[in-house]
Amino acid sequence: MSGARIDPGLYRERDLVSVKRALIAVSDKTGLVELASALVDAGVEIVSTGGTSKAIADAGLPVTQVADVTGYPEHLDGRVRTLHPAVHSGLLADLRLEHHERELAQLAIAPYELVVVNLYPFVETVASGAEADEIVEQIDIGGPAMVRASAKNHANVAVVVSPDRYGEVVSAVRDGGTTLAQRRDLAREAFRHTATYDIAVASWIGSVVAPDQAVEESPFPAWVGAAWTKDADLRYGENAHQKAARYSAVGGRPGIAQARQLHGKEMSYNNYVDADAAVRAAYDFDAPAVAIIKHANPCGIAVAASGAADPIADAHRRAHECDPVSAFGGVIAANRTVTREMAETVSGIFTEVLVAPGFEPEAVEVLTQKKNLRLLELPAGFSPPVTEIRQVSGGLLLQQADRSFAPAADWTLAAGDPADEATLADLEFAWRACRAVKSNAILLASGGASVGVGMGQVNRVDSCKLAVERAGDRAAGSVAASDAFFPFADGLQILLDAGVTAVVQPGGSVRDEEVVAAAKAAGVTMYFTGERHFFH
Ligand SMILES: NC(=O)c1ncn([C@@H]2O[C@H](COP(=O)(O)O)[C@@H](O)[C@H]2O)c1NC=O
Repeated sequence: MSGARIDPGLYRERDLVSVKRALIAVSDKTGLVELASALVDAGVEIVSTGGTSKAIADAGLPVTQVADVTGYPEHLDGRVRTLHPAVHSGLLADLRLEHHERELAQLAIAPYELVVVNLYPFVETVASGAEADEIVEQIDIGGPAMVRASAKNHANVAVVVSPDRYGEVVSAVRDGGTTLAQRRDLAREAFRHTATYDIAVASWIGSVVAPDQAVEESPFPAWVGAAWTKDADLRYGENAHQKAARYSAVGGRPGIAQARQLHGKEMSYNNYVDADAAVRAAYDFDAPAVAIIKHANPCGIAVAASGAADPIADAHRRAHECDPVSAFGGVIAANRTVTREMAETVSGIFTEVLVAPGFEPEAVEVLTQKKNLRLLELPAGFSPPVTEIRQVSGGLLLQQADRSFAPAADWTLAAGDPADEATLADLEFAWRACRAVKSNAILLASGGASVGVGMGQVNRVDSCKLAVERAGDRAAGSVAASDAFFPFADGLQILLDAGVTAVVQPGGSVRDEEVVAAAKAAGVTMYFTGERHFFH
């Protein structure tokens, strides 16, 4: 049977609802006694569950046990307490309808005008590492049932799911009752609350208790639920005519969306996109590293030279040297605390955003003098996401983040002599750095720093030309990384002609033989990694 069809003419108008009876059942007892005391002062009768009623009674306030309303003791270890018509009919009766009023009176059930419920701490229990049976006991059943019932019946009942709203509700009760607008507002919050709660439960069941069959072959479940809450409207989106906002994933790992802004103008949509790309690039390295991003692509990326007195300042200086022209107005990410020395260099360069896990106080002092620079501090314990989500029309794509990395020891020498230690280190650096570059990516590096980057071209030849052009004189003697194989020898030839001494690439082209022959003819070392690092 679906919901009944009720003649619209039967509904009587109801705006202000004065509160005579409240049902309170809360796990989080923050502000409970103050709320109960204010309600009692306003002449409201309180009905409540075990622990909640005890807290109210302990404060010397009158309270009716829910068991006295239902005529049943709370039983099955509290699994059944409020799940009873004596409670739910009082929540669901639509008193705009005469026949509901009549039926309720016939059943001698009193209605509630206010319901205050917050749910068992399910998410917190999962996070504590508790055993499955303990977690299952924290799946609240009676609470969501009451919240949903009262939220459905917002024409008559005000439902409160957060202590943040107690003050406002108490004022309404004192002022004669809740308005329909208030009850609608509370109902919206209530349904979001139970929906978010159920997403957490469904995600846990689907990943821990009963993973989908397909999970044996795929790490991705057959159903994905997520909730996001709005943190802020942004001034505009990618362009001034597009509206935009920033959201946080409920229960998600903290990231750039939760970064604390220490200084500067409001972060824009593009600032966030670029800061995310910059952090992704810098955090791909264990060594102190800095990435400078423009339009989601690195125009400089470097690790600190070994033995550098101030490693992060050194990494920044060397990243900046890669392409100082493009670094103008860039977004910089460091994977270490920003030092005063780095701050002093950055303050001499027009920079949109500097994001880092921390800032020395002296660095903040220096950088806050730059009016237009935004300083972002990553949340404590930040680590890059392990799963990436991309919207496509009609759905989304999920993939594991590109975190795997074949070290040089696993590469195959395809041409030339084995590289010496320093060259191999540069090749490893270039190979890692090039996966921060949008495909087709060619990255030339020297001494742990990029010296020329060719990005986002629709053929590899153009990326090679761009990388060589950007590197200028520095191309000669540098090493090169290509995010995917060379389909022909033409792109590689551009690098060889520019004086590149060693190349790393996945290999696997049908014309590998031609490509290898070109490297051999130039006396250049070339390694195959066997893995590709496209980035779109
Ligand atoms: N079983 C029930 O009928 C039931 N009714 C209310 N609860 C929950 O019990 C909690 C309050 O319990 P107490 O007052 O004992 O601290 C609330 O989080 C409420 O959502 C229930 N618990 C779980 O399902």
